[in-house]
Amino acid sequence: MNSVIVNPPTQPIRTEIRLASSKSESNRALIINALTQFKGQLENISSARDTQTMMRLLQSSDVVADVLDAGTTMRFLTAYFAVTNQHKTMTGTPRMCERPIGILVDALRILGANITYKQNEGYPPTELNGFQYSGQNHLTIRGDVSSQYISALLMIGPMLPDGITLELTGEIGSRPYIEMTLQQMRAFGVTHEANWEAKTIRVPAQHYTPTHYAIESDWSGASYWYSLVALAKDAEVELLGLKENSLQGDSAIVKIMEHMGVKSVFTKRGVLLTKIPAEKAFAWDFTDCPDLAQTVAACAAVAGIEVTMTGIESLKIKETDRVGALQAELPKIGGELVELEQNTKYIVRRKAETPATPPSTPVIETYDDHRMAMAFAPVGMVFPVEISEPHVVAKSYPSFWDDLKKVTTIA
Ligand SMILES: O=C(O)C1=C[C@@H](OP(=O)(O)O)[C@@H](O)[C@H](O)C1
Ligand SMILES: C=C(OP(=O)(O)O)C(=O)O
Repeated sequence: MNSVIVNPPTQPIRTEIRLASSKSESNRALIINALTQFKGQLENISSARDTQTMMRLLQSSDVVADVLDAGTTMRFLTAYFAVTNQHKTMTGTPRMCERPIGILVDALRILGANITYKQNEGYPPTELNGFQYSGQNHLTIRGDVSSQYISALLMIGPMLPDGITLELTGEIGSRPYIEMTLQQMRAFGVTHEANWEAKTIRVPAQHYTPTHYAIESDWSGASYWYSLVALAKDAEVELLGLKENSLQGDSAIVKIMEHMGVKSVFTKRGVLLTKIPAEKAFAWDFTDCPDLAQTVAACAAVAGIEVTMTGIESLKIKETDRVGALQAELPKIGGELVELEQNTKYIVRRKAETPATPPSTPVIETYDDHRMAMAFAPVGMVFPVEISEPHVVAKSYPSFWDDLKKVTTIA
């Protein structure tokens, strides 16, 4: 199907949703478990394409490892294959080959990896040609481009003869993802010392202990249901499998949505979302939770809430340039994303004198980005919205449309 139309519900929404499990937690658990010689037991592994790709590539003896569009799979496997001395060509979609990897490759080279670029310096595809430990394990690495490089290095750290010490420079983006990595490593028996003031993390040489590890549901996927409850006239949704004390930084959606009209009550099974009055304006720093920015932007544009957004610098190097994509698509639903300070501060709002409902059904382009599709789908709670290339959701939340069909009609 080339597009779907999400229509406003004709009845109050009362439902429970068993969310997909977290691809971020799954992909870490898979790498760590591989480093136990696959001796642990992983429960609730994600059906997300990014995770299925990781599983397939960990089991494959092919020389070419094609990660498709999965950032974590590319970054984590590059480090894993490098230190386990596997000769591989790492490649992905054309967009993946535009997403930088030089910071990670430079770090792995210092450790002793022989890596070459097959096309453009600093970008996939790369060729991994073996590993000979250099004796150098103290690395200085930028923290303000992608936390995935840091997570990738931390996970392989205990396998190195002297462990690893990372000194991070610049503002640390997506820090909860680094902490998620460290916590999952700890669940597999590996200790670390992190000093966040000094921005250093040390992982001594040690062995992972095979473990039974259960993966939580996906808070990034939960965010679309928050937006849906915020925008629907009458809705109560229980999201199953989420925990109040999550490893996932995207659980920040609980606090964000308190401003946007959704109350969260944690239950034994997950979290129950109900409607509360929304605020007119608020500000949020997305440095810790960049994947929530699109959800909030689309919701705010329709709800008429002004959100001042900072910390969205990294959006430009994700599945698409997400800032550009939002600026192109929000006007179709009556919103706008305006840059207030170059690349650092934006405001998302409803455009002045915009009718509540557009004259015809807006068609939202998704730019091969699952989050563009899922962030704009809840707009259908207010007026019909057409989402192009709906299959993009498979990257992180393959059952998204089936779940949405439980609350409204999708044509
Ligand atoms: O480590 C992870 O699982 C992720 C880290 C974040 O990327 P950056 O660190 O590049 O911001 C996030 O956007 C991505 O969806 C998943
Ligand atoms: C940015 C994302 O993923 P990745 O970087 O792993 O491709 C995402 O899922 O929004």
